Amino acid sequence: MPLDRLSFHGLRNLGALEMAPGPHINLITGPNGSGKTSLLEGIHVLGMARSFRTQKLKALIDHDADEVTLFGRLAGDPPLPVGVRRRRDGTELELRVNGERAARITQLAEALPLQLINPDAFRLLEGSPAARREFLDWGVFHAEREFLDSWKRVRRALKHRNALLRHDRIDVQSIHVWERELAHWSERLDGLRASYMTRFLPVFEETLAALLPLPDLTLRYSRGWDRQRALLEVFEAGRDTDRQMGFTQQGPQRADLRIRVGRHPAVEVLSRGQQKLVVSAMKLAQGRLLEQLTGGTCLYLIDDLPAELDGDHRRIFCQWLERLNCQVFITSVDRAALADVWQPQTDVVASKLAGGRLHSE
Ligand SMILES: Nc1ncnc2c1ncn2[C@@H]1O[C@H](COP(=O)(O)OP(=O)(O)OP(=O)(O)O)[C@@H](O)[C@H]1O
Repeated sequence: MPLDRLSFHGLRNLGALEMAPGPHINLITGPNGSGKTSLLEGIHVLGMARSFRTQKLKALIDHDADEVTLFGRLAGDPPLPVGVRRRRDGTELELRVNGERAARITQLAEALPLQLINPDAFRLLEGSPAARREFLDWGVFHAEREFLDSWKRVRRALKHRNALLRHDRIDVQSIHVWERELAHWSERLDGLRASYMTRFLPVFEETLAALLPLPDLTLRYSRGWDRQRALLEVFEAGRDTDRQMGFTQQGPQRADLRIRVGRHPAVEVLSRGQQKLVVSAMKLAQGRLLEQLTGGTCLYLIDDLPAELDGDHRRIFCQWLERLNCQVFITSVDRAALADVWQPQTDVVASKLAGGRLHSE
């Protein structure tokens, strides 16, 4: 469901911002520092309860305000309101879904699945496996009802095993109990991830071929432990070395996506622009798959679309965004950077940010 209303108060330099976004492409332009990224950041917080550029939500609060309140309404019958509030003097984040206090961030995520593509997108290839696991788990979370429970059980069992490893003497009976629990739920989690990847790969390959043909690029799921062995055996055999390290070295907490061009890691051979297109293809493929599997749609936040892309790739990328049945927020300093290469076939709601206010264009 698209957002049909946004109301932000106390968000960085945006003051009081009201917006009635269109259901499809929303283009926001404005000079440097006008607040374009802040606007996307506000939407991101509504769906994920966290920013994409800072760990501390306090940094989002306007220096002259005591709190930031973000409100969005998802169109539907009935519409679904979602909200987030962070006070300067409080530590607790207040989340609201459908008028009620929400206890879990996943309630927001379920209501508002979103993907971000920004100039830092290449970090998905370059950064730590944690970023790629998060990417993978986003897809599995939205596709498989069972995912969240399995994931929480893995986290809990892992925490207990790691705590026992740090004792002076290993309590063999207790650690065995947690290893069995951990092995059971890890195999479940791995099964869900692997089956998601089987469905994801063809959609990704098709999307990538349209954005940037790279026939030698391969994307492979790595589960996080030696495939030849049952995980319980891996834990039992690895107790001594895990103890020396102080944590469990193998398991689904080490899963990764291996992205290569021929025999080389993609990040070592692709240009920044090519990396951005590969990551975009991954994120667009996840949105397309979400729609195929659940009928739901994903909202896209595209910050500084022209950055790193030449004219042809800007056009192809925009045409793909247009073809998706999704709500998209695109920011760009300059409208000409897109207008020169892309003549939209659908309605685009264009707004300009100036002096902390949005004006229709
Ligand atoms: N907590 C805050 N309170 C008030 N203003 C802030 C706060 N944090 C940042 N700012 C200001 O808000 C602006 C944030 O701009 P933002 O990054 O959203 O702009 P942008 O339009 O995306 O810029 P660019 O085109 O350069 O990426 C900056 O001018 C910054 O000085």
